[in-house]
Amino acid sequence: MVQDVATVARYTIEEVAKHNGKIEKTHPGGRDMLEEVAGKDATTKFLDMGHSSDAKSHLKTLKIGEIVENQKKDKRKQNVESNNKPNRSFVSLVTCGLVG
Ligand code: HEM
Repeated sequence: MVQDVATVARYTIEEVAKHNGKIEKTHPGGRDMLEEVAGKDATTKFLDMGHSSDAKSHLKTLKIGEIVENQKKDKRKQNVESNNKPNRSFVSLVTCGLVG
């Protein structure tokens, strides 16, 4: 894990890839959906699915960090922080793999 100046925990894709185990948690969209992306950057899939604000709030509680900037593939900036901080890329999907 790499700490940057903003003290946000940053994970490389290689670190995320170590957490590709089976998910023990429940998910309204099905466990398979999460297992498919465990150990990967799931940002695009999460965003494309059009999750509700409830889902985004829940995600906020699971977030442990972000993927290092130059390894982010999805350039969309999706704010899931309640305080509307600008420029916080939505990469929290690594949490799905890391908590599993
Ligand atoms: C930690 C990350 C995730 C959280 C917290 C989460 C949470 C949720 C929640 C709360 C719902 C219920 C519907 C809603 O409120 O939007 C849902 C539905 C769903 N999610 Fe996720 N989700 C996550 C990741 C993903 C990913 C990565 C995928 C796709 C690969 C996915 C696919 C789906 C699908 C297909 C549904 C069902 C939609 C429907 O039946 O209308 N989710 N998710």
